[in-house]
Amino acid sequence: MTASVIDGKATAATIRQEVARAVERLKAEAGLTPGLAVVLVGEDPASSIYVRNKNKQTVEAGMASFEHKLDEGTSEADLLALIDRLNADPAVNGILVQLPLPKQIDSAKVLAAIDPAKDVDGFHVVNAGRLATGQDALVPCTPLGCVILAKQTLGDLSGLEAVVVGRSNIVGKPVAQLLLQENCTVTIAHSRTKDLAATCRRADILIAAVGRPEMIKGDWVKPGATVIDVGINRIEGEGGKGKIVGDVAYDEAAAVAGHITPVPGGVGPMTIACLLRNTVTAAARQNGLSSPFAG
Ligand SMILES: Nc1nc2c(c(=O)[nH]1)N[C@@H](CN(C=O)c1ccc(C(=O)N[C@@H](CCC(=O)O)C(=O)O)cc1)CN2
Repeated sequence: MTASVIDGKATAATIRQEVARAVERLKAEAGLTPGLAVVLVGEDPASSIYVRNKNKQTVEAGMASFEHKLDEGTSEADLLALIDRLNADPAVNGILVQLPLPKQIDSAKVLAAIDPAKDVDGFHVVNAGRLATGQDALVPCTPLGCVILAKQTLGDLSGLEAVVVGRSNIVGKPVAQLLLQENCTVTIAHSRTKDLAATCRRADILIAAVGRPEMIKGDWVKPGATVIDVGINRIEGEGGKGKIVGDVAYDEAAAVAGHITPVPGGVGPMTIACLLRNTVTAAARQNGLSSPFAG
C-alpha cells in the first residue's frame, strides 16, 4: 500500500480564502476590521520567518497586522508592559507572542498575561480549561489544523482509535481534547509509555508530536491508518545541506499508512491559517457575534 498524501498547503489556502470572505462580511455588516498583534523577541531565524508569514497572510486576508519586534535582551517586565497595552487596545483583537522566548523571560507568565479573549494561540489556562470542559474556547492552532485535516480525510471520526504521541500543553494535550470532542477513543502516549510501538499500532489516527526526527517507524503504523505528523525538525541532509523532517519516518510509514501528511507541506501551513481563523473568531466574539466558522 502507498498512502495518499494529505495536502496541508492546499487546505490552508482554502481556509485563508474562507477567512478573507468572513473578514469582508465583518467589515460590511459590523464595520469591524479584525486586528492581530504578533510579538517577536529576538532574532531566531525560523521565528522571524514565521512572524513575517503571519503578518503577510494577515494583511492578505484583509485584517490589520501589528508587528512588535523586541530585542533579544528585552526584560520580562517590558514584555509584560507591552502585553498590557495590547490587551487594552481596541484595534487589537488577537495577541500572539512567538515562541520560544529568550531564557530571561518566563513564557508561562507571559502567556498568562494575555487577555483570554485575545489569546488567539489558545495557550492561556482559561482557554485550555474551556476546551477541556467543552465550552467555546480559542483552540491552539496546530491541534486545530491536525483535526481539520483528519476530518477532511476521514469524514466522521466517531469511534476511531486515536493515538497522540506527545503530551505538550501546546500540541499533545489540546489535540487529544479535540479528538475526544470528535468521539474518538484517545490515548496519549509519551516517553514513559511501556510499548510505544504496540500502542501506535492500535491507531486508526496516529498523531506524532514528539519533536524527535523520524522517531516513529513504519512498523509502528497500522495498515491503512491516517498519520498526521506535527514534527518540524531541522537536520543535516546529503552534502551537509540542512533539511526538514517530521517525527515520522515518512517513506516507511507511507508504505503502510492509508493517508499521511508530508513535512513540509502538511500540518505546518495549517498553523498560520488556523491563527487567522482564530483572530476572526476572537474579533467576532469580542463584538457580541458568534464565530463565522463551523466546528
Ligand atoms: N506562539 C506560537 N509560537 C509557535 C507556534 C505557535 O503556534 N504559536 N508554532 C511554531 C512555529 N509556527 C508558528 O508560529 C509555525 C511552524 C511551521 C510552519 C510551517 O508552515 N512550516 C512549513 C515549513 C517551514 C520551513 O521551511 O521552515 C511546513 O511545515 O510546511 C508555520 C508556523 C513554534 N512557535
